[in-house]
Amino acid sequence: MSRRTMALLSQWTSRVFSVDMDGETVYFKIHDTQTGKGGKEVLRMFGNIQKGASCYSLLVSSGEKIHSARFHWKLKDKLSTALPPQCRFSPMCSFLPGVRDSLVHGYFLQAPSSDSSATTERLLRQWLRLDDPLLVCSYLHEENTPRWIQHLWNTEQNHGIVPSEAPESHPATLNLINSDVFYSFQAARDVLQKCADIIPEAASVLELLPCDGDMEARSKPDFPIIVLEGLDATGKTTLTESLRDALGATLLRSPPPCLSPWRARFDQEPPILRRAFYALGNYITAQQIYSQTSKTPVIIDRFWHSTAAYAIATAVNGPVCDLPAEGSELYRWPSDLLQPSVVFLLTLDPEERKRRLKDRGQGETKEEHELDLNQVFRLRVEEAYKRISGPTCISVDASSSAEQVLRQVLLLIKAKRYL
Ligand SMILES: Nc1nc2c(ncn2[C@@H]2O[C@H](COP(=O)(O)OP(=O)(O)OP(=O)(O)O)[C@@H](O)[C@H]2O)c(=O)[nH]1
Ligand SMILES: Nc1ncnc2c1ncn2[C@@H]1O[C@H](COP(=O)(O)OP(=O)(O)O)[C@@H](O)[C@H]1O
Repeated sequence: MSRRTMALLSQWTSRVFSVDMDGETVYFKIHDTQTGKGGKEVLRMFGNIQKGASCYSLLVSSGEKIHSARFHWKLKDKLSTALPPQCRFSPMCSFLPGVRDSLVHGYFLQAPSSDSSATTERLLRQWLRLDDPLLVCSYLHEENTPRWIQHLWNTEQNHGIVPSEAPESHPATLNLINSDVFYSFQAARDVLQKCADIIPEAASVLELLPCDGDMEARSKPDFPIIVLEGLDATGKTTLTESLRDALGATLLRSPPPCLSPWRARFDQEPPILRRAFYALGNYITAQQIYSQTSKTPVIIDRFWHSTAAYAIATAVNGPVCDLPAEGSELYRWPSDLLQPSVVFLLTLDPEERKRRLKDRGQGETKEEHELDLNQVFRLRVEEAYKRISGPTCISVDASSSAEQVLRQVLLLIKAKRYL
């Protein structure tokens, strides 16, 4: 048994568990076996479960962050292929309220029949024997009582479970720092250095990174640095190109073209690797900005706002109110990342945005597809954009014609004397 597993087991009775059940998150915790009462909340959670179904939970207990993230990332496919087709599984996690980096991820399984339950149990016992970094539990309902018992297979212990109130902040915020959002060049680079042996493309990306010394803050730029942000198809590419022409500016984008060969590869990886990749893209772009800003104004298509907003809005998978509160340190700008003169956030009515996306005819990223399917995710991204602290961020209604939007932004640039 790994040290990490032992550490998790030693905290077991203090942990809170959350299950995303049919779009709703239900929280429960361990209660003294003697007096633990199921309570209506737990019954409601388990009550949503088909009568007679057997329930199990899997939590990934690997200690090393990248290994744990990749194991959990692949576990979803393993469950999809190995479980009997009648079985359902949903995201689950466990955490110690208020304790940073205490979050572990997993899945909550439901086997509707005795056959599928027997198959599921065989599979889980096999995985435990393989010494996979897993904590496995089954859930038993004591007949004619509101009591549910959690049986922890790793130690053969039983615990009563009771409802738990939702934590003050979404559990994902406990592990965001330098796992989903990277607040320094070194933190992001460390992740790619650690995975270079398992992902060869990481070595190619590392070769393109600026040296440490180059990350030092530079003198005030001679020309304005203007970032365009916004969801896909809000008109960033169109506007950045017309701004470049109107201002005789240099146009850059993040991630920079030099990372294009490896982008799709990192988009397939779990958040810790993907977000580190995008964060490093911003630092490479920052170097390019420094080299240009003594010659011309610089326009950038996406920068830190996109990186942080998509990372936070993905990790915190509840309604917008679950996002970290405005002013949270989680929205801070990395102290070693160049700050632009101004950020323009293009906003657009969802229907108009969809129309433009269709007209453009380009494929959309998986994340953009998610944005369309999942309005709540889109609203989280849009709100996270606005909460990012650091440079001045001005929302611009991008619904008028391309020419009118250009005129509006040029007036704003001149009015703020960025030129
Ligand atoms: N550029 C960028 N994109 C990110 C980042 N994090 C996630 N993404 C995803 O990548 C998509 C943007 O892809 P890009 O190629 O930069 O932009 P695009 O496809 O040209 O779309 P637009 O820039 O909106 O025209 C976003 O819509 C997100 O789904 C990030 O840090 N930077
Ligand atoms: N202000 C605008 N009004 C109408 N259509 C626009 C406007 N800006 C861009 N478009 C069109 O909408 C689509 C998406 O624009 P694009 O610049 O690629 O957005 P983004 O870079 O934000 O994804 C393109 O077909 C573009 O021609």
